Parts: sequence; structure tokens; C-alpha cells
Amino acid sequence: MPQIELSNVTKDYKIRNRESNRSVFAEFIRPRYTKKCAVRNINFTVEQGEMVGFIGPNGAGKSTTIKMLTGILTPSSGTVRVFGHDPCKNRTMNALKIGVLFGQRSQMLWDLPVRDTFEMFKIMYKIKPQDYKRQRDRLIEMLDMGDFLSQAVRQLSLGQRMRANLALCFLHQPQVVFLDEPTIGLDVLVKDRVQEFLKQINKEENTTILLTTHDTKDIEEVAQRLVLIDKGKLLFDGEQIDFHEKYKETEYILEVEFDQSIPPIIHEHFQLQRVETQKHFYKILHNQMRTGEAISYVASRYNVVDIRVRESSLEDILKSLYK
Ligand SMILES: Nc1ncnc2c1ncn2[C@@H]1O[C@H](COP(=O)(O)OP(=O)(O)OP(=O)(O)O)[C@@H](O)[C@H]1O
Repeated sequence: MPQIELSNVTKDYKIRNRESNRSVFAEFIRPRYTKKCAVRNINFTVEQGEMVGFIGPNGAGKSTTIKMLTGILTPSSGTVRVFGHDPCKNRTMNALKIGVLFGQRSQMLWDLPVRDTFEMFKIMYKIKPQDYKRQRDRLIEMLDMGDFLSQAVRQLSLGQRMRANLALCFLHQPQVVFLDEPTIGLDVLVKDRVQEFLKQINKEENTTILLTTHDTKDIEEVAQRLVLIDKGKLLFDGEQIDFHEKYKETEYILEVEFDQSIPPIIHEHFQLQRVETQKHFYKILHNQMRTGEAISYVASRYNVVDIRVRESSLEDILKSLYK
């Protein structure tokens, strides 16, 4: 049985209209509403231990979907199941088995030291003392939190606060974790640590992770599978590798550095993009010349210092899809 299951799920929000041509009294007595469809008939399942990148442009419906999976919102139609149950009807049981992180929204009390919040979570989740100690010490080490455990939350930097929130998410060893933008605003080193942490915990504890992020490096590093939505509709669900295959550009860029400045290569399949002193950039269509062929053509005729092939990255693909 899948751990997460969405079948024909739609979520409409009711938005109250504020019309300037109506009196305040009329607005109060008979308010008018319009319907905003945030999620439109989506279907997908997630099995135990999967790491899924749940992506889409701003306003695509990602947070709304996560809110339905955590039992915060009910779907307007369709069914949502987590561990085979309706998360809205089983909120307490669901909460004990899941971990949730919503971007920069902190689960910690502002004036308490991080260490005390850990203790508070131990009581809230009824974690056994020996499990608590083992998991707490492990998380502190994995997320390098030893230096700031005694500091009040309000004194922490953004990176420290995000790491502490992430650790709290995993303290009760949840089977499923929903992370909505867990690396927002973090520097590259902290991001790397968070990505390594997620990979390690997924491997060691087989935790299912649904990760929402706009950071393509997060997705490339962490998610094997991608679920892409836009305007509430599911556009792609599959392995990351297949996503690249399906949407990759039909061309690639051959970047050649020569040992001296030379005139552009004249070849029917080479389209010169730009020249930077001794470096030339050519656009080549995959179906006209394969990368290996292009490399050997250049290397056998010119004195080359370096050759690189640049295929479209996940970021390039998403940019063109979102457009
Ligand atoms: N409480 C709400 N009331 C009315 N409309 C809402 C509400 N929450 C979200 N929406 C609308 O629903 C749509 C989906 O929003 P949602 O927050 O789920 O998108 P998202 O994919 O998480 O976006 P982002 O990447 O910007 O966080 C948007 O058009 C948004 O304006």
C-alpha cells in the first residue's frame, strides 16, 4: 500500500469579493464570493522510502497539496490518504507519524534555548528516553548544531534556525516528512549540509520525503523522482532522468578552448554563439551531430586546450517550461 495517495484531488478556495460599487452594509449582509481552483484533479502515489521533488512555479498549488496531506485542509473533492487514512479525520495519529517544515515558519519558542525545545518535543511526541537521546545526539551531530544548543531561538542566525527546525522535524523518527522550501535563504555550505542530511536520513531510516523547493540544486541532489504541477494540474510524474530525457532541449552547446585566438570553425552543423578570446561556443543540434562526433571533429583538426559539452540543466528546462 502506498504511504501517500491522492486520487482525483481538487481544492477550491472561496475568496470574498470586495466590490467598490456595493455599500458596506450590502457587503456585510450578502457577501459575494468567487471560487479559486488551487489544485485540479491531481493523482499520484508515493511509496515508503521515496524522495520526491514536488515542484512547480509560484502559485502552482504545492503548499495547498502539502496542507491537504498534513490534514490542515480538506480537499473540495477526491480523496487524500496518508498511511491509508484520511489525514483530516486522523489528525493526531497522522501528526505522530509525520514531520512537517513550512519554509521559514519556526516550530520553536522564541525565548527558549534550542535544547529546551527538543525536551518539549520529547514530551509532546511521547518519545521514549533512550530513543530520544540517541536521535537527538545523532541529529545534533549530522546538522552540526553543537555550538548553538544553549542559545535562545531569537539569537540564532537563519541557517542555525533552519537546521534546528529540520532536526525537530525528524526527532520523533517520522515515517513521512513534508518539507516546504527547507533551504530557502541558506548559504551554499548550509544548503550542502542539509542536502547531505536528507540523503543520509532517507538511506538510514528509509524515511519518505516529499520536498518542495525552487532550488534546482536541491532537487538534482536529493530527489530521484519528480512530480511537477502547474496551475494546479499535474504535468509530469516520474524519474528525474526521464524528466531530462522528455524535456531536454534538442540542442547542446560545445565549448572549445583553443591554444590561441583563431577564426570561427566553418561547419554546416556548428552555429557560433559567441567568442571569448580563445574560447568559442557553438550550438549543435543533437539529431545533426552527436556530441562524440563533434568533439572528435574539433580535436582532430585544431590545437585544443579544453572541450566541454553543456546539455540543458534542470534549471534551463524548468525555465522554459514555466514560461
Ligand atoms: N488561503 C487561500 N485563500 C485563497 N487563495 C489561496 C489561499 N492559499 C493559496 N491560494 C491560491 O491558491 C493558488 C495555489 O497556492 P499555493 O500556495 O498552493 O501555491 P504554491 O505552489 O505553494 O506557490 P509558491 O511556490 O509561491 O509557494 C494560488 O493562486 C494562491 O493565490
